[in-house]
Amino acid sequence: MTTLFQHKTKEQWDAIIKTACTSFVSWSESISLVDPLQFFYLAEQSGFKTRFYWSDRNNETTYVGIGCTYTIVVNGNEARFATVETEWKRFIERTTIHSNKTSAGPILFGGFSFDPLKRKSEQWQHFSDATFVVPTVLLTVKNGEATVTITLPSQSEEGEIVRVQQLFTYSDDPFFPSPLPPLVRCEERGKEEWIKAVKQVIERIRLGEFAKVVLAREERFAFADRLDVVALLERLREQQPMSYLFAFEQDGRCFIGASPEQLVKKEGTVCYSTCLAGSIRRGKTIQEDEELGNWLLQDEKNLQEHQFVVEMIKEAMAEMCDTIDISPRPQLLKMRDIQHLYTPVIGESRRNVSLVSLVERLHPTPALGGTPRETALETIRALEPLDRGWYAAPIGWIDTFGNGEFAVAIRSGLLQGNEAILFAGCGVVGDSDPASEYEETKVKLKPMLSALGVKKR
Ligand SMILES: C=C(O[C@@H]1C=C(C(=O)O)C=C[C@H]1O)C(=O)O
Repeated sequence: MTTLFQHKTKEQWDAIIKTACTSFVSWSESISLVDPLQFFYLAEQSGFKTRFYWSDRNNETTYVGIGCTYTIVVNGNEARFATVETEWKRFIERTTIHSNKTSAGPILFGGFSFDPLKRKSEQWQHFSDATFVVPTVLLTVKNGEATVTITLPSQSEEGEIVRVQQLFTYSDDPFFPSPLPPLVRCEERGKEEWIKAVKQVIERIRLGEFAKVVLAREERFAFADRLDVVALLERLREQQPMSYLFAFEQDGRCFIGASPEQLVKKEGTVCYSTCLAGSIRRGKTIQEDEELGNWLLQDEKNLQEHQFVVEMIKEAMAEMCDTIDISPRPQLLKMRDIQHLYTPVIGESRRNVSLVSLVERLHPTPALGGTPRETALETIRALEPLDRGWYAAPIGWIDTFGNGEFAVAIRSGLLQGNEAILFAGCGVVGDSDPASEYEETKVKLKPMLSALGVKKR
C-alpha cells in the first residue's frame, strides 16, 4: 500500500510510459482508502478541466475520474451506441494495461442525450449525443478498497505527468467545499404551456393514438455565487444514499443528479434492469406513508403506467437473454422524497450481447419515453417545451471486460456558474389529471432542490 503514488519519481513514471509499444499505457495500484469526494475536489485544485463522479445505489462501487486521456464524441442519431462500443474496443487494443487485480483497470465513463433528433438548445451545446471519456486518473473504491488507475498516451507531454504528480501532492490537504450560495431567483418556466401539452396528450391517448407519453419540464434557479459541485455532491450523498450519484463536468459545466433508476447492469453474463414508474410522495407520518404506499400499489392508473414499462423491458430482455426472472407484481421503492412502483428484472444474457447493445435496446423505456416508443418520441419532440439534453438518458460506465452499469439520469440538473437548470417529468396516461401530474413533477424536483438548499418556493 502506498499513499497516493507519492513514492513514484519522475524517472519511474517515464520508464513505465516509454516502455509501452502501444499508443496508451494504463497502470493500477492499491492505495489507502481516501474519500472519493476529496479526490474529486483535488481535480479542481490541480487544474484539470474534466472530472466525473459515480457511485451506485448500493454504494458498492464509486468512481472518480480526473482529466481525459481519450474521448469519444458522437453527434447525431446514426450508430451512436455502436460507435461508442467500437471506439472503446479500439482503445483497449491500443493500450498496455498493467493491473494486478482483474477488477481494476481503466473504465470508459459517459452519457448519451435523450433524443438526438431533438434540436439542441443553447444550454446543451456542450453535451454531445454521446460523450465518453477514459480519465487520466481514476479512483476506484470497491467494497472498501481503493485503487488508482493512471492512463496516459505513450507519447505523453512532460506537463501532463507533472500535473498528475501534482494531484497527488495535494492529496493530504483537507477539503473544504464552499458553502452553497443563497438563491436569488427562480423561474418556473412555461407552467401553462406544459399543462396544455399534458391535456393534449390525454386527449390523444383517449382517441387511441398512443398509450403513454412522458412529459418533462425544467425550472431555472439563479444563486448569489458559483455553485460548488463538491458541496452539492456531498449533500446528495448524505441525503440520497440509495441513489446513483453522478456528475460529469467539462470546462465548468456539470450535469449532476441522484437517480433511483437503474437502466441496466452487466456482470459477466448476468444482466439486471429495473422497471420504475408510478409515483406518490412520502407521508409525513409512518401511518400516512404506509397509506400512500398501499394506495399506490392498488391504483389502476399508476399500475397501468408501470405495466407498460414492465412489458417493454421484459420483451427487450427476452430478446437479449436466454432466461429472465421478473416478479409478477410491483413492490414499493421508497426514496427520501418520493415512493415508486418497482419491479426488478434479472436475466442471463445470450452470447455476444454487450452492455452497450442492452443500453441501446432499452433506451428509452416507457418510464421516460412512452408506448409505443416511436410515436411517444415524436410527440415529446413536438409538444415538450424544452430540450432534455442528457436528462432521462443513460449515464454510466464500462470496463475492459465489458462489464458495467448505466443509470437513467433523472432527478438531475445542469449547473453553469451561478445557475442550475433542473428537470422532472411524469408518465401521462388516459386517466391522468394535469394538475396532479404537475404536482408530481414538483416532488421529483425535490432531491436536487434540497441538495441545493432551496426549501419553499
Ligand atoms: C420522469 C421521471 O421519473 C420517471 C417517471 C416516473 C413516473 O411517471 O411515475 C417514475 C420514475 C421515473 O421512471 C423524473 O423523475 O423526472
